[in-house]
Amino acid sequence: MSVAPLQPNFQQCAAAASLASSTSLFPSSFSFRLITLRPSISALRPVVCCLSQSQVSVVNGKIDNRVSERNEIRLGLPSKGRMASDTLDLLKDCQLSVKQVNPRQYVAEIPQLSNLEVWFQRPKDIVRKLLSGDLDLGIVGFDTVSEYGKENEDLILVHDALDYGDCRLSLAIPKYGIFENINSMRELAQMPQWTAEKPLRVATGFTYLGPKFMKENGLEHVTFSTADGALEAAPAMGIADAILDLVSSGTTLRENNLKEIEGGVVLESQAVLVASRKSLMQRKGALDTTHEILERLEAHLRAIGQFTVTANMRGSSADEVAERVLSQPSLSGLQGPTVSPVFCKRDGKVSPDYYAIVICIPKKALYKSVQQLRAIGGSGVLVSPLTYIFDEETPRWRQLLSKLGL
Ligand SMILES: Nc1ncnc2c1ncn2[C@@H]1O[C@H](COP(=O)(O)OP(=O)(O)OP(=O)(O)O)[C@@H](O)[C@H]1O
Ligand SMILES: O=P(O)(O)OC[C@H]1O[C@H](OP(=O)(O)OP(=O)(O)O)[C@H](O)[C@@H]1O
Ligand SMILES: [Mg+2]
Repeated sequence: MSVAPLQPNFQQCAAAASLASSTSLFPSSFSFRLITLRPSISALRPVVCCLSQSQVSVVNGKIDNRVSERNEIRLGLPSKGRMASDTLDLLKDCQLSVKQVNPRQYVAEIPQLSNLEVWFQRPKDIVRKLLSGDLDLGIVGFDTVSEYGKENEDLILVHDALDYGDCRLSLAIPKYGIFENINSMRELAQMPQWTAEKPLRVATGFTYLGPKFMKENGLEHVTFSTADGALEAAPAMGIADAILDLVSSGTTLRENNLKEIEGGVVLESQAVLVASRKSLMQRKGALDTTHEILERLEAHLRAIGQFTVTANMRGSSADEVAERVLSQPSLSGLQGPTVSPVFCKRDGKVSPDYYAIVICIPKKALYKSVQQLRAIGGSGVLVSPLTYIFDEETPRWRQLLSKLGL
C-alpha cells in the first residue's frame, strides 16, 4: 500500500503520466467533453505522445513544461460535500459570487473576474487537475492537497487559512482490549504484538500520508486497508486495529469507543487556496487574477475577526487624547487610533469640545477594550462590524511572489 516518493526531477512528468494512464482519474466522458470544447489544445502538440489534454507532454523525447494555450483561467471548487457550500459562501462574502445556471452544471462564472472559469469538481480531482494543468487554481482542504498533491513542487499554497473546514488527520485506536493502556505513538510502536506475520492493520482513506506517517514514527509492521467512509466502524468489525481519519469535534471517535493518542496527529487542516506554479508563472493573467482573489480573501478574513469601535473623549488636544489611548494595551488598533476633534459653538466661538476616537479591536478583546476605554474617560462607545480591511499590500502576496522567485 505504501507509495514511494517521487523523485523531484521527475515529479511533474510522473504525476502527469500516472494521471493520464489512470482512466479512473479522468472519466472518459469528461475528458472528451473538454477536448471537444477546446480542439485547439490537442492540435498544439503535433508530435509523439500527449499525456493529457493539457501541458506536460513529451515532445521528441523531451519534457514539454509549457502550459496549454487556453485563454481562460480555471478555478476548481468542491462540487459536493461539506466544503461546497462553505466555499461559495466565502466567495460571496468577498463579493465574488459564483453564478451557476443550475446545480448539475459543472462550469460557472464569477462576473467580477471576467477571464475566469469556475469548474465544480470533487476535492481530490481538483488537486489532480491542478497537477495535470487542467485547472490553475483551486479551493480544497489542506488534507486533500497533502494527500493527492504528494508534495509535488508545482502546487503552491496561495492562502493557507481560509477559516473553515477545520479538522485534523489523526490516528485513533480502541479504548479497550490490548490498547487500553496505550496512549502515545511511541507506546503503540513498542507493542510486541506487531510482527511481519501479524502487522498492525490500519484502515484509512489516506494511502499516501498514512504509510509515510507510520514509517516516520518507527512503525515497521503495518498494513493498510482503505474504504470511502465510516472507517470508525473498522476496529469493532475486526477489520482493522487502528484508523487514520479526519477528526473535527471528536464525536464520531467517541461514539465508536476510539481514542486519539499523543503524537498521532498527521496534520491540521482547513480550507486553502492552492495554485499551479506553472500556471502562475506562464498563463497570461493568472497571477493578476490570483492577486485579486487573494486581496479580497485577505480583506474579508482580516475583517471578520475585528470590530470598529468609536468613542468620545474629553481632552485638551488630539495629541493628549492619543497618548491616553495608547497608554492602554488593548487600544492600539491596527495602526494606532484615529483621533478627530468634534467642534461645538459656544458663546459664538467654534472650538473642539471633545474628540472622537476610532480604532479596530479584535473581537476576542472587545470587552477588555471597552473597560480600558472607560478607564481613560471614554464614553458613548459604539461597536460596528467590519466588512473588509484592505492593507497596503497583503503579506501573503509578498510570500507568494517570493515562493515563485519573483
Ligand atoms: N468532520 C469534519 N469537520 C470539518 N471538516 C471536515 C470534516 N471532515 C472533512 N472535513 C474537510 O472537508 C473536506 C471534504 O470532506 P467531505 O467529507 O465533505 O468530502 P469527502 O470526504 O471528500 O467526500 P465523502 O465523505 O462524501 O466521500 C475534507 O477534505 C476536509 O478538509
Ligand atoms: O470528529 P467529528 O466531528 O465527529 O467528524 C469526523 C468525521 O467526519 C468525517 O466524516 P464524514 O461526515 O465526512 O462522513 P464520511 O465518513 O462519509 O466521509 C470524518 O471522516 C469522520 O468520520
Ligand atoms: Mg467525508
